[in-house]
Amino acid sequence: MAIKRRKISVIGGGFTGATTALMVAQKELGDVVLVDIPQMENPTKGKALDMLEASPVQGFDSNIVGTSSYEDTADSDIVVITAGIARKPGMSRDDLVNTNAGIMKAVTKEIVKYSPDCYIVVLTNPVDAMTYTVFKESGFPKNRVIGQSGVLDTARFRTFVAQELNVSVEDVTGFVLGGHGDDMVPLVRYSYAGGIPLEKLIPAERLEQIVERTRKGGGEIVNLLGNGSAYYAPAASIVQMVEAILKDKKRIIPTIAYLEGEYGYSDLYLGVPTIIGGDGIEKIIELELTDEEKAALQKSADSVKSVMTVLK
Ligand SMILES: NC(=O)C1=CN([C@@H]2O[C@H](COP(=O)(O)OP(=O)(O)OC[C@H]3O[C@@H](n4cnc5c(N)ncnc54)[C@H](O)[C@@H]3O)[C@@H](O)[C@H]2O)C=CC1
Ligand SMILES: O=C([O-])CC(=O)C(=O)O
Repeated sequence: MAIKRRKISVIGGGFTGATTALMVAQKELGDVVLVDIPQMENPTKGKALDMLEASPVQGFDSNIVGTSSYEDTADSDIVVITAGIARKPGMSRDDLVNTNAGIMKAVTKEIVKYSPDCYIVVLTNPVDAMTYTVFKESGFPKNRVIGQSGVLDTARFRTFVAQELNVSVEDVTGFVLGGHGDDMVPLVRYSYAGGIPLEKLIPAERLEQIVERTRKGGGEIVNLLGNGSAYYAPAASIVQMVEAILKDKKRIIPTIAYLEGEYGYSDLYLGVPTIIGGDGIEKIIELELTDEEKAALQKSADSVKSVMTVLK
């Protein structure tokens, strides 16, 4: 039997969606379908065609189409949701909850109808609550509905640490627990540069400043852009998750996962370290936390829960 190319659909053809589509195609992870609302059909087709015309120059053979019809997404292996509104300066991610929850429900119905076996990766904010909404609406098992925040938050932390030490970003590891908000919990104790604990390389006070900048990393970009939020690093983060699933890489990355008792929480989507492979979230890794870390995680989980009460 002939081997078929993978199919990745990206719902929402705005800044994050279009950038994700291009990066997925550039890595030849599969063919890409970029979907937006009917009023945006022509611009979406235009973006897709423009990307496709970059393929001979860059030498990638992924097809990219723009559409407003979900029929074109049929039998996708992975569907990425970026549809919805983004925040502007002065807003919090939680201000987006009502509008974006409605959009999540509508797009999830269509995704499930045409790709009942797909894996869904959610980006739309407030992403912990939106991932929960998609999970409930889809009826999919928990391993097939995954939210993105930890790859991005960790990437920001790694960027700032690499700048501070003037070393390669590749040598800096870290990870961030909790919800994708200003209460997220960058775990300094589990972060390293070249295998050396960061606490041995950077004074505690300076590390705390880096943690604080990481927590507010999304807002820093929102304030600089003036009319929208980050999209290059968010798209790169989504692509890492898509690649981990399609190549069954079994990467240990922080993702937003459905908790059933892990870390003491239940019926909640929250950022935790996970193993991501060919079956989506294959495992949640539970770590021992100090009392201080537990309290920080509790604060972050409480913020996510308070957004969820609006939905319930
Ligand atoms: N989880 C994370 O780490 C991050 C989350 N985000 C979130 O991702 C979302 C998208 O951000 P951007 O791409 O910058 O926004 P954008 O405004 O550039 O694009 C959103 C697109 O969604 C489309 N859309 C709206 N309703 C739709 C529907 N029912 N079906 C299909 N498409 C629909 C819009 O027409 C628009 O083209 C926002 O909610 C933003 O806050 C952004 C960056 C990081
Ligand atoms: O800040 C925002 O609204 C977008 C986002 O989630 C991020 O860049 O971390």
